[in-house]
Amino acid sequence: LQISLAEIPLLRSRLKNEMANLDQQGGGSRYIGGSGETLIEVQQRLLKEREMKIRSALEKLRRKRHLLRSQRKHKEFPIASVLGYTNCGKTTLIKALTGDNGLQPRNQLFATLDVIVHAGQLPSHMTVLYVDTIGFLSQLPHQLIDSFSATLEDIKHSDLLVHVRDISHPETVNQKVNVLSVLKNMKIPDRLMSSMIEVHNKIDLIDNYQCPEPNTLAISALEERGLGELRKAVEAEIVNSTGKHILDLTVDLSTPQLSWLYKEATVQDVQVNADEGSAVVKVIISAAAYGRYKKVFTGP
Ligand SMILES: Nc1nc2c(ncn2[C@@H]2O[C@H](COP(=O)(O)OP(=O)(O)OP(=O)(O)O)[C@@H](O)[C@H]2O)c(=O)[nH]1
Ligand SMILES: [Mg+2]
Repeated sequence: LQISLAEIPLLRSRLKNEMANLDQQGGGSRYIGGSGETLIEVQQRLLKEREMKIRSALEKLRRKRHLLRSQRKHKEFPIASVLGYTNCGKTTLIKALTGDNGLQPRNQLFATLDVIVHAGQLPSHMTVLYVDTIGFLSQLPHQLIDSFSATLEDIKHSDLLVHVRDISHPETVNQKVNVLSVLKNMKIPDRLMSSMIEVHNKIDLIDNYQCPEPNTLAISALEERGLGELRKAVEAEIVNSTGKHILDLTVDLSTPQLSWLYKEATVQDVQVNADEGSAVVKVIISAAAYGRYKKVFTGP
């Protein structure tokens, strides 16, 4: 499938060339065998069959993503979807952020055509799930654009979008425009569009790269440069979008406060002060849970 997707634009241009050739020959024996189909008709039929195959693969992918969404409901992990053009470095970046060696970045079109989810740690030890997505492609046949968008549908359910750009690519500016226009057509919720993190990848290929745009991060996924800053930015946006807070709470160890926090929030760190019988607890807690905590333990 990977090959066939990448092949389509190629086949198209080949088809065009052959049509031009045939025209030059000026008619004549254009019919093949007894089928009554011209060469071009045969080729167009083959192309169509190929597109059908890709379409069904995209559909399968879409169903899988659906499954992923329903499975996730049971878990509390925030999701960051990583998107961008094919070959821009999405898989490499996720691999670098999560230390997952099972991921295979490849220098070819559509290296990633499956749902891939990997867990990564943020600076405060919060866990985030990075979702790898199918790469954008400029010459995607018109008929496939909808199916392509459909496989991306699920990014609407993430907590954060990370847009990766290959800034060493000659078409990088057009690519960004295309990505934004596809997202716009998909009616991605405003909160996701405005919190989207734009990452300029492959800065190792450019001498002294300076981000020309504000609110963007320059990184090299390959050389693992700029990842600390990126993790911080991801955490800040996730905390923002999920309505969770990272707090240092002082608890009295003679009360059930600490066990309450273990149950209702995510305890990151506990510093016990034995002399005072207290502890400072770093927690990630939703606004609602913190409200309950205050109600239960700090009285009226
Ligand atoms: N020089 C350089 N190359 C990179 C960097 N990041 C990724 N690459 C290379 O770019 C190629 C594509 O990387 P992938 O991570 O597979 O790209 P992708 O965005 O996942 O591509 P698709 O899965 O096809 O959508 C690989 O050869 C990577 O090694 C980088 O920061 N610098
Ligand atoms: Mg990939």
